[in-house]
Amino acid sequence: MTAHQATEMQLQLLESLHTQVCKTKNYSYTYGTAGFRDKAAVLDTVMFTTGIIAALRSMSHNGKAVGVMITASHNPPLDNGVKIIEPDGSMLLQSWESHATQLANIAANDTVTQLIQYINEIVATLNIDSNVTPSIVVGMDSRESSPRLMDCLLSTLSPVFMAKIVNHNMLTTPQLHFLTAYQNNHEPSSDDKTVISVSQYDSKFQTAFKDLMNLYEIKDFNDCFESLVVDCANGIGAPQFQQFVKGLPQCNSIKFVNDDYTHPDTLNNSCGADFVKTQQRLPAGVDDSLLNDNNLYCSFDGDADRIVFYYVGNKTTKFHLLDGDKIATLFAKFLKKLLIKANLTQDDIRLGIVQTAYANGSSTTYVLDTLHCPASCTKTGVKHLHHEAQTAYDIGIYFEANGHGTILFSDNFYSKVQERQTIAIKENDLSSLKASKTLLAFSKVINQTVGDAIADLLGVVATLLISKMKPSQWDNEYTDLPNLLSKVIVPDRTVFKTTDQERKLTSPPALQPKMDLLINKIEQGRAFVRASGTEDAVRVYCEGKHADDVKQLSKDIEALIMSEVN
Ligand SMILES: CC(=O)N[C@H]1[C@@H](OP(=O)(O)O)O[C@H](CO)[C@@H](O)[C@@H]1O
Ligand SMILES: [Mg+2]
Repeated sequence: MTAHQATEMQLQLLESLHTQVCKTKNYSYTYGTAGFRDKAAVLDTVMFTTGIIAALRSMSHNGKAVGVMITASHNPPLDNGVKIIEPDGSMLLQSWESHATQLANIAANDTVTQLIQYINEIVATLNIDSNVTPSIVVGMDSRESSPRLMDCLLSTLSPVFMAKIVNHNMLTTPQLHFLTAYQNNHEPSSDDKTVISVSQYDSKFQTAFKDLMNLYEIKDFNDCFESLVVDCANGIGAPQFQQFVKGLPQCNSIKFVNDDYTHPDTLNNSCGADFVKTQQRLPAGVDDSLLNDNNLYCSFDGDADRIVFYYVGNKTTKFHLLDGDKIATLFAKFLKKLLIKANLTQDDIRLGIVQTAYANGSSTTYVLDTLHCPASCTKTGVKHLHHEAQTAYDIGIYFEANGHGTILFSDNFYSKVQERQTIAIKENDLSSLKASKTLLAFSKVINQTVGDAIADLLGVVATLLISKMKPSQWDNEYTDLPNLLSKVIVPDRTVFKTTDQERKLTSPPALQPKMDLLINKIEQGRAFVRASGTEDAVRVYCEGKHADDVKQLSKDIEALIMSEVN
């Protein structure tokens, strides 16, 4: 039941809830790269309206379950945020982002009558059937503010919308994406008492990994590395992955660091994927007892939808980062080889990589010139990469350099590989048969709804073990160009506007030509500037052949920005 057909009593209810919940007033919210994100203290109002938007979105899908996750990922402990998940597990349709933003800003700045008016407008314009009962699936990360914000989010759902709610409490963002899709595909019949929980996620991915390991009779990690050390950023990924690996005998040698999610003030503090990627060094907690040239290391971010790997070479002195670009290229090389073995051509199955402008230039060159695969570049934010991977390729491998990504396999992929499998059986072509089986089994290890640290970890470990590849061999496929990513705080970041997938600035107008002069001075120079969608800052990315040039370029561009905006 929406306000459209609401009784006087329900309207009064919405009004009193609005007064009760929405303490943050005279405030402007923006839907950023990955939903709403801000200091947790000001998020009450936007949580209230996000509940309403999620209900309307579910009703517009005829009552299919829509997910809502409360998290601020890699941000500091005092931040929080919220994002909405479509019934198929993907991110909220972009046209709804503006409804979500407008409703939040009306709730923060206008009267409740205007709020109800806007809800009615959405219902009318999108032809939403008010009699549909919405279904909402919710979850949150381990931040201290999350339970309070969950209350704000849920406040209208039962009393005003009579929504069906499944509350998964604490879990990772990708687990919630998966379970939202799962719930819509497994609507239990009336006599089915199955409770949808994280155990469905666990068993699906555990089984997929075990099947793949059995196909190659792999019992442990020994062929490639000694231990896998997992840094969980002191976030929700820790308990979830610790529980998950209990079901996997191959993973006995995994060691955990930064796994104390019960102290949310330590979340992402000197650890986690974002710290390791941006600082290009080991996280806190990897002490001498864990340092070993033969180990492989990885870091999750705060909500476990990102992962980066690394290892230490040269008698533990040198840190080598294996980031999202390295993960994408590892997968591309592995899958391409399998396609060839299965007698499938690039015309049968189009395999491609999707990156953003933050991808290291060397990785793009390697994809194009060594792997001979197509590469696309999109704007920052996985929603853009996901869309391109889905529309341009049959095997769409997308990763942001920071480790957020996954692989999408099209219907054509499944039908062509099945076809090849049947032919291989008929012709008794065992090598081709095994390649087809591997392709199908591997696709099940991947979480195709969204980037997932746990599923990506399984994919990387399986790829290395099957290919008998050590971390250093993986790394040696190509060498990253020296690069620097920095932030500049400016009075108003919205004046920074870009074009060409964010690679060029159009505003402030004088900046790009001045930057080009600096970039052209250095060998293999490349740099771009854009406003962050998750932080109040402008990001500067620079790369070039020599590290010293890159440092200087970065400093010069930062100085240019400061002189331009002040
Ligand atoms: C350079 C960078 O790493 N940007 C990140 C960051 O977005 P910004 O819009 O740059 O703040 O957070 C996003 C959400 O997690 C992630 O998708 C993106 O890659
Ligand atoms: Mg995240």
